Amino acid sequence: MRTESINRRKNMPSVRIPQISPISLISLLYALSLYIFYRQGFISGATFISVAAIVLAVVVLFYGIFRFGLNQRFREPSLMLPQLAASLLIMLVVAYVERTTQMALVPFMLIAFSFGIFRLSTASLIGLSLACLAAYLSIILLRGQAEGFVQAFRTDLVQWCVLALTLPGMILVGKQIQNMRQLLRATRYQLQHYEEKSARDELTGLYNRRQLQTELAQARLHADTSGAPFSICLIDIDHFKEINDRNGHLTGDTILKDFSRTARESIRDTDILGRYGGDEFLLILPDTGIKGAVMHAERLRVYTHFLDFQELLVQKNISLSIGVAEYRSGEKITDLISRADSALYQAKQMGRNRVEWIEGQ
Ligand SMILES: Nc1nc2c(ncn2[C@@H]2O[C@H](COP(=O)(O)OP(=O)(O)OP(=O)(O)O)[C@@H](O)[C@H]2O)c(=O)[nH]1
Repeated sequence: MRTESINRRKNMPSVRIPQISPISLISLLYALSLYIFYRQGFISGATFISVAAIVLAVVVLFYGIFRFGLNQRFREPSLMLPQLAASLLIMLVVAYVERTTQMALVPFMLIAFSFGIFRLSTASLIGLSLACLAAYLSIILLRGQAEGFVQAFRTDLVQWCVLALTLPGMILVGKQIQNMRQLLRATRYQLQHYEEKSARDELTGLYNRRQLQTELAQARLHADTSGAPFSICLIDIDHFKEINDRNGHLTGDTILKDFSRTARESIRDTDILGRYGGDEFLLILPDTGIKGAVMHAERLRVYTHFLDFQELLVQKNISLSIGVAEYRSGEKITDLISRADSALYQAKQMGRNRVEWIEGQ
C-alpha cells in the first residue's frame, strides 16, 4: 500500500554523523573558563592542563561510545546520567582542589542540570541533586576544618544554601517541561491517528474517495513534472445489487472486505487502491502506460474470478468489470476518470467480467 511505502521511505536510516553531546560541550566550555582562571593567575598551569586533559579524555570516551553505537547496549541510550555525573564530578573535584573555581561551579552545574531535565526521570534528578549538594557540602566542611571556620567558610556556606534552594526549582521546571513534552507527543500521535483514519474507508480499510482525489492529484503532478505515464482502472463488482439481494447486506459487506484484501495483496507496493464508492474501486498505477495497465487489470479480473466464495454465495464467485484509462499530459483528473468510466460502461455493455479501455490514448 501507498502509506506503507511512504512510511518505509520515511523510516529509511539516514547517514548520521555522530556529534559531540551537549554535556560534553558544557565540559569543554568549563575547561575553557578554567583557562581564564589560569591566565589571571588564580590556578596553576599544572591544574589547568590536568583538568583539560581529563575533560578531553571524557569527551573522547563518550564520543567513541556514541560513534560505535555502544550506547545502544544500555537501557537509556542517551547516557545522560553517566555523562552528567562525570561532568559534575570533574567540576566538584576542581572546586575542592582550587577554591577560586567555585565561582564557576554553580553556573556550570545549573547549565549541566538544565540538560538533564529533558532526559532524566524526576527520581534521577533528585538523586543527582542530593549527591551533588552532599559532595559540595563535604568540600566546604573539609576546607573549613583545614582552614578554620572563618569568613570564607560562611561565604561558601551561603553559596551552598543558594544552590540547595535553586536546584529544587530547576527540577520543578524540568518536570513541567517533561509533562508538556509528553502531552505534545500524545497529541501528535493522536493527530497522526486521526489523519490516517480520515483517509480510510471504514469498511474495507482502503483509501476513501477523498484520499483518492489527493493521490490522483499527486500522480498527475508527478507525471507532469517527470514525463512518466500513469494509468487508472475503475473497477466494479458485477451484479453487486443482486449479491446483496440474494445473500444479504452483511454478506455483501464481507465480499467487499474480502475482495479489498485480496486485491490489495495482488498489486505492487507502489500502486494505490481505494474504494471509490459502493461497489466501485479505483486503482492508480504509477509509471504505467495503457498496455501495462490493461495487463494489470486483466490479471486482477482473472484473480478475482477464481476467488472461492462458496461458503458465502449461492453463485460461488464474483466477477469484475474494469475500465482503464491512461493520463494524457495536462488533462483534468475529471476527464481521466470520465474516460475510465466510459470504458467501464463499455465493459458492462459487452457482457461484464471483462476489461475495456478507450482507444486512441
Ligand atoms: N453490502 C453493501 N452493499 C453496498 C455498499 N455500498 C453500496 N452497496 C450496494 O451496491 C449495489 C450497487 O449496485 P449497482 O450500482 O446497481 O450495480 P450492480 O448491481 O453491481 O450492477 P452492475 O454494476 O451493472 O453489474 C447497491 O445495491 C448498493 O446498495 C456497502 O457498503 N455494503
